[in-house]
Amino acid sequence: MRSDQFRPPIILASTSSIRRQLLSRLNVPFDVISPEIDESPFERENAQTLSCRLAEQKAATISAQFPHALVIGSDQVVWIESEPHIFIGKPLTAARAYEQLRILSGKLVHFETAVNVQCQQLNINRTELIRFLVHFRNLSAVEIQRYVAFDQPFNSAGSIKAESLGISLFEAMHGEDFTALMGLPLIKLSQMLREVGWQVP
Ligand SMILES: Nc1nc2c(ncn2[C@@H]2O[C@H](COP(=O)(O)OP(=O)(O)OP(=O)(O)O)[C@@H](O)[C@H]2O)c(=O)[nH]1
Repeated sequence: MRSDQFRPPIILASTSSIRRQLLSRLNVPFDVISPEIDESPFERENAQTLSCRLAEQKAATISAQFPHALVIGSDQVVWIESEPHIFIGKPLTAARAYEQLRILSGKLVHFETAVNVQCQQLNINRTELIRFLVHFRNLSAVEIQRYVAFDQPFNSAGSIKAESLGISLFEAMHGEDFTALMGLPLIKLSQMLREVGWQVP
């Protein structure tokens, strides 16, 4: 669609303040509406399928109410290389953040981040999955305590704020888009928005 044609209003279907901050970096106008969905995995569902399904479901929930809008949904599923069917969510408390990081210490951890863009009126529905890998250092109990107290990563899957002090917990990281690790893959999302006629930048 040419960029001078009708461009649907954008809605971010999310409760995440980080996703809102990340989308703001693309300099496009958008509203935010929280999708209330059940994020429980299906029986034997793998991380990649779960992440894509939830991203689509979040966007679809809002798109059903606003069929003319371009709705963005995203989801991140975190899992440890050696235990692919155990998903690490948001800790929500200091105690659980401490417990999560004790488990992640020394491990190879996958961050699967899916983003869905859909607009019913324009018959658009696209999902992309961006993978990111973090090798955590062997963390001492004192380091974990100091980190949790400083960053308070209670609403971050895997109990890290990679853009903040969380980076000091890493041995190495591998991925094409650091913003995917934070929860919204902006390189791919920019491309998806351009393909539906938004000028980014
Ligand atoms: N600040 C920060 N947040 C992170 C990082 N990694 C993951 N997150 C956040 O962890 C959350 C992952 O949980 P999800 O279930 O995908 O999303 P949510 O927070 O429930 O928000 P919804 O979009 O409403 O589902 C997201 O809000 C991510 O932005 C990070 O490195 N830094």
